[in-house]
Formats: sequence, C-alpha cells, structure tokens
Amino acid sequence: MPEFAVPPIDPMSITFQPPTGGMTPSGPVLSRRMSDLEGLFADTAAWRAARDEADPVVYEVASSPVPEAPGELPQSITTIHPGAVGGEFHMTKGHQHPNPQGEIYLGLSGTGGLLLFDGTTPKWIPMAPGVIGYIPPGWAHRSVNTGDEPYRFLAVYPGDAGHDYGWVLEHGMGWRVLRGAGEPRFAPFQAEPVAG
Ligand SMILES: O=P(O)(O)OC[C@H]1O[C@H](O)[C@H](O)[C@@H](O)[C@@H]1O
Repeated sequence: MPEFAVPPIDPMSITFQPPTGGMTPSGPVLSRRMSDLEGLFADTAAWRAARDEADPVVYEVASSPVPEAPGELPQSITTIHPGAVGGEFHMTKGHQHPNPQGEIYLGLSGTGGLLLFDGTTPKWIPMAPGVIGYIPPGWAHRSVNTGDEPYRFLAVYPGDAGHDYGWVLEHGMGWRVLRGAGEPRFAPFQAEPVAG
C-alpha cells in the first residue's frame, strides 16, 4: 500500500491517470463501501438492503504522496460511482475541517455537485469537468454524483485542515440530494434518519 512521503519532500510532478482516477506517484488509496456509510442515507432500509446485497464501493479517494502535514498542500482525486439509495444520490461521507481552512475542487469527469453547509444555510455548487468549486473555511462539504457515470474531481487542501466526520452526523448537511425528473431534487435534511 503506497504511503505519504515524509517532509521535507522535494518538488515533484504528479501524473493523473484518467482511466482509473489514480495518481503516479501514488500516496494512500481509500475505498469506501456502502457498509462504511451507516447513518448517512435517509432511507435506512434501502441502505441496509444495498449493504447486504452487494456492499458496493460507493467512492474511492486516491491521494498523491504529498502528506497531510502543516504547510503542505495535499491533493486527492475522488471518484464517486453512480447510483442512489432510496432515491438519494451516491455521496461522500462529508466532513468539516476542525482547523477552519479553505479547499479547492476541480471537476475532472462526470456530473455532480458540492453540497456545503455552515450549520445554518445549505449551498449547492453544480460540478462538471473544468468547474472549480471553492469551499470557504467553516463550511462542511459533501460531494454527490448526480449523473449516470462516475463523477471525479481533484481536491487540494491545507495539510493541517483535518477531517471532522462527527460534525456532519450531528448537524446534517442542510439538504438531501435526490433523483428528480432530469435535474436533482433537494429535500430538507432530517436530523434523524428514516427508520427502516
Ligand atoms: O472524507 P470524505 O468526506 O469521505 O470525502 C472524500 C474526500 O474528498 C476530498 O477528496 C477531500 O479532499 C478528501 O480529504 C476526502 O477524504
């Protein structure tokens, strides 16, 4: 399993591999299956059925060797596979940066969106190849695949921003992003998942 480089690191060129969404040279590669996403989809029964039937990989995160360390700017490429659970599109867990710092996303392929929530107001940035999404400090963020093919984006973030997943479980993300007629549909986030 490739690992992060240890600072100080030399200037480097990193090549994006379009067929796989990987990077060369590579850092850690993370795979999140349906079973890793407990408590995130509103329809608990649909989530459980998807987990028990095939437990598919919902998304993968390929990191470059640039480490999550103060002063560094790590990068990752996330690929979210298409699909929905109870009508709610496949998505990342979502997190808040415990050390409030910004982040930049660049759409590489497919169609999706960036759902942001500051605890009061949800915002949606539609993402497509070539679109840069900016996440300001203090905004929790989740990515959603709203299309029929893999949605892939590059993320660049401060190495000491951190990942707080508990914040999203506690506060929600303001909206849920559901399959609509052509366009995604937004529903209010329920603090308590639908029992199933
Ligand atoms: O960490 P998640 O909410 O599961 O999102 C998946 C990934 O999305 C982006 O690539 C972020 O920069 C990563 O830090 C994050 O790990």
